[in-house]
Amino acid sequence: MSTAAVAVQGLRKSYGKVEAVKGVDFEVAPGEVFGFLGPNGAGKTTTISMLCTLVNPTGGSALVAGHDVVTERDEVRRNIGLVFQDPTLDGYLSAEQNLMFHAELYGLPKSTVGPRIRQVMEMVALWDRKDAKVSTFSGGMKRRLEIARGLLHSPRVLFLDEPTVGLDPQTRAAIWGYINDLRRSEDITIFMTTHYMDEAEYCGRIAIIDHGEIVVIDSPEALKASVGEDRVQIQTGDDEAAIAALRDRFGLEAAVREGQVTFAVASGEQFVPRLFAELGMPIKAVSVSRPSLDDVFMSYTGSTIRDAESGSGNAWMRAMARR
Ligand SMILES: Nc1ncnc2c1ncn2[C@@H]1O[C@H](COP(=O)(O)OP(=O)(O)OP(=O)(O)O)[C@@H](O)[C@H]1O
Repeated sequence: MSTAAVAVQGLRKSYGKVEAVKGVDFEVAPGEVFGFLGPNGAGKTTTISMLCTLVNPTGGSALVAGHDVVTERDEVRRNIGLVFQDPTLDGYLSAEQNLMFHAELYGLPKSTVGPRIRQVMEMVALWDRKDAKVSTFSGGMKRRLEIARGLLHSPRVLFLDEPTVGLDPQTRAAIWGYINDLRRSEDITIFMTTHYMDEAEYCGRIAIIDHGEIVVIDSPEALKASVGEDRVQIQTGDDEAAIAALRDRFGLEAAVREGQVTFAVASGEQFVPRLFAELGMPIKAVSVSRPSLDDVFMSYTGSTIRDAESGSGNAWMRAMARR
C-alpha cells in the first residue's frame, strides 16, 4: 500500500462529452504543500472534488490517506478537511457555534471539543470574535474561520480550493501566514488549487494543469530554472511590424501577450542595447524580467494564465510550447 498522503493514477472525469480531467497521475508526500496551478476551467475543482469523494471518477484510481476515494469514502472523509470556494458557514450562528456544529457532525469526543475549538480559532486569530455572528464577518475572516473549521477534526490532508480567491492582497498574504504556521504546528499535508502565480510560489511542488491534463510537476524553483530565458516586452507604434522585425532581424518568435509584444532571450539586459540599435523602428518602452511562474506556464502551455482565462491563447503559441 502506498505511504503517500495522496496517490493518483490515471484519474479521469467526463461530464457527457466534456473531458474535465483526462487521466492524471501524481503523488503527494506526507507533510507536503502541493498545488494545482491552472486557469479557470482547467479541471482543478473537478480533481479536488474527486479526491474529497464529492464527485465520482469516470476512471483511474485515487488513494487519500491510504484510502480509496470510491470504495472507502467514509474513511477518506474522516481523514480530510475541506475549504472550498463557496463559503458554507451559517451566517446566523456565531463563529464558535459554527465550529460546534461541525464537531458534532464529525462526532468529536465532547471533552476535546472546547479546547480544540479554541486552539484552531486562535490559530487563525479569531478567538476574540468567537461570539460574533458570522454574517458580520469580512470575506477574509470567513475564509479564516473556514480554515479553522477544516482543521477542527485534525485531518491528515487539508484540501483548499482557491483558498484566497476574491480576497484583497493583504488578506491573501495573511491567510498564507496562517497556512504556513499551521503546517508547522499540525502534522498535515496540504493540497490546494490556485490560478494565482504568487500563491503557487508558496507550494513545495506544483502541478501545472491545462485542459484537464498535467503538463509538468516540480518545485517552483526548478520550474523557473527550466525556462532559463528572460522575458522581454516592448511597446512600439506597430505591433505587427515589431513582430516581423524581431523575426527578420533577430530570428526571434514574438507574440502579443497581455497587450505587449513579448519574446524570450537568454540574457535580456544584454540584448536590449542591440534591440534599440537594430530593430529599425522606434521603441517607446521596454521591460525585462527573469523567468516567473507566468513564464513557466507560458513555456509549457503556450499561453499566459490570464490570456488562457480570457480565451486568447492561440494555436501558434501552443505550437511554440515545449510539449
Ligand atoms: N457539473 C459539471 N457539469 C458539466 N461540466 C462541468 C461540470 N463541472 C465542471 N465542468 C466542466 O469541466 C471543466 C473543468 O472544470 P473545473 O471546475 O474542474 O475547472 P477549474 O480548473 O476548477 O476552474 P474553476 O476555478 O473556474 O472552477 C470545465 O470545462 C467545466 O465547464
